[in-house]
Parts: sequence; C-alpha cells; structure tokens
Amino acid sequence: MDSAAHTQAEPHAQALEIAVGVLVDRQGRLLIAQRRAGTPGAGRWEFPGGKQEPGESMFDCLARELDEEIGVRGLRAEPVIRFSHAHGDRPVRLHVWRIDEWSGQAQGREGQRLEWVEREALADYQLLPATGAILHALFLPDRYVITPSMAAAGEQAWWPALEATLADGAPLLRLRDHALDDAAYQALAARVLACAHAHGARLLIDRDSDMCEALGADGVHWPVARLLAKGKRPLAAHRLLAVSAHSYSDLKAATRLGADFAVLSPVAPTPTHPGASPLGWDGWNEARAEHALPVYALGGLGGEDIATARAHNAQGVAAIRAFWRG
Ligand SMILES: Nc1nc2c([nH]c(=O)n2[C@@H]2O[C@H](COP(=O)(O)OP(=O)(O)OP(=O)(O)O)[C@@H](O)[C@H]2O)c(=O)[nH]1
Ligand SMILES: [Mg+2]
Repeated sequence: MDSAAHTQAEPHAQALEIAVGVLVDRQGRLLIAQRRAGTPGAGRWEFPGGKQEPGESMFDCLARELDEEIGVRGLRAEPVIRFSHAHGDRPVRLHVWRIDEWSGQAQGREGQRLEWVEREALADYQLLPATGAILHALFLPDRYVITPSMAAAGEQAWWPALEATLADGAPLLRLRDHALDDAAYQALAARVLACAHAHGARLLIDRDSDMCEALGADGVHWPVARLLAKGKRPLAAHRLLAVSAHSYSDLKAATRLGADFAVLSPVAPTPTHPGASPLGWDGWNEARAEHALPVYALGGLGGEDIATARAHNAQGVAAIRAFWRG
C-alpha cells in the first residue's frame, strides 16, 4: 500500500508545524515579508507566520505570530491548504490561511520589510520554495468542470450546455474528449477556448504542450503516466499543469515533476468508471496526504460535497455530470 510506504519513509511526526497567514487587501494585493538576515532563507520573501508553540492550536499560533510579526489582530481567516515540504534540514508542515479582515495596520515589528504586492507582480520577488503551492491554492476555484464528450451529449445539445455551464460561473474547465483525433480536438478546443475566455474562465486541454501554446490555452491536463514518461514539466510557468492521480505515489510524482494541481479519484462510485474501486474519504485522505499542491476530489461528487472536500484538505470538487448544465 502506498500509504503504508509513506508513513514509514517520511515520518511527518518530526515536521515543524507552521501557521502561515496570507493577508489580502481590498485591491486584492497580498502582504509579503522579507526574511531577516540570520534566519533560514534570509532575503527571501514569505507570507508572515511561524512555529507552533506547545499547547497551542494552529489558529492560536496564527493569531499570535501575526500579532508578533506584523501587529494585526482580530483575524477573519479561512483555511486554504495544508502541506508538508522539506525546508533546510527539517520538514515543515504549513497550515495556510487566507485573511480578508483584520484590525490594525500591518507593520514589520521585527525589523523585516513588508510589501503589498499584486499577484502578477510576485514573480519579481524571490519567494520561499513552495510558495507556488500556496498561490495556486489561493487562486484556483473550488470547482473544476470536466466536459462530457460531445459524441455522448450530441453536438446540438453540447454547445448550449457549455454556454449554460459557463454562465453558471465555472471558472476552470478541462476539455475532455478522447474520441477526437488531434486535428478535430484542436479545432474544437479553439472554439471552446473563445467561449471560455469570453466568460473569464480558463480552459485546460488534454493534449500536448505544443497544441496548448498554439491555441493559447491556459494549460494542459495529463494522466500522471504521461507526465512520468515526459520526465519533466512540459509547460511554461504561467500555464497550468494539472494531473490525474489515483494514489499517494501518483501525487508524489506529480509534485516532483512540477504539476500545479492534481485531481485525485475516485472518491465515490461513478458510472463513467464502473470498474474503479472507490477510495472513500479515508482512502482519499491517505493518498492526498500533505503533498505540496492543491488537489481536487473527483468521482461521484457534486457541489454539495465541496464543504466536505475542503474539510479533507481538498481544493474543491472536480466533476463532469454534477457541474455540466446539459
Ligand atoms: N512564515 C512562513 N514560513 C514558511 C513559509 N514557507 C516555508 O517553507 N516556511 C518555513 O517555515 C518556517 C517558519 O518558521 P519561522 O522562521 O517564521 O518561525 P518563527 O516565526 O516562529 O520565528 P522564530 O524561530 O524566529 O521565533 C521556516 O523554516 C520557513 O522557512 C511561508 O510562506 N511563510
Ligand atoms: Mg516567522
């Protein structure tokens, strides 16, 4: 079993527990702080936060650290993601919150520099490793829509359903149609992309990165085996690389090879994959573990499962039928 292997190989018990707070102001800018000389990662930029003290809950730790480091209190905070990664000689487990309301004016109380930065401008800063996972978790939606094949739905019905799905507020889509050859898929994807962008939605395609570039699509979605065969991230950093995973080791490979997010399935039985045995939430938890990337739960789930999914450290729910307005 993957999960047993992981417990033996990576003893998370030794990880330092860290609360991290991302303050977001009314203009959508994020607060970053520069690590001081003499601390690990000096000079790099981070989101404020720090180590849990004995007897303290993670939220109390967040509140204390933000008060100590930047002088803000009265946090209204939403959990965003929890993940572990090796930082220096010790693994750290980051518990990340998004904070939209607080009292007091943020100031560097330990002599550190602070800056309010627009998301797009963060690329100009030397951030701590794994900040990418935090940013994706902050800005990816809680639903990921996978399109049904056009042949199954019928072309007449498919296009109005796409429009209705987009109008319903589907910010992220994957165009899944394995029956089409590359030329037909590319022609379809060009049209779908225009619709998606007209609604401010992003579209990932199932094909190679050259097609993604040629179309100007927002990224690609691959099975993990395809990424393993490629051996490295196939895309520029500004495009999204999504990966389909079914186990702890799939997610580990996806993380190592630079995926931006993953979809882990199946949670529950689903008619589209009748042979697959469901993970259930316990199995999902074990496989999701604390990989440093956002992971959607997929398989027999819908909008009503988003809260449960988020409580299991999921980014949200991915679905075909539940989100398609066909
Ligand atoms: N605050 C923060 N720490 C992070 C992030 N990412 C990340 O790997 N870390 C790591 O998590 C640990 C945070 O501990 P810290 O040095 O801030 O601890 P602290 O505030 O309690 O400081 P202290 O040890 O001076 O009391 C560091 O090893 C840091 O490199 C992040 O985005 N924000
Ligand atoms: Mg700190």
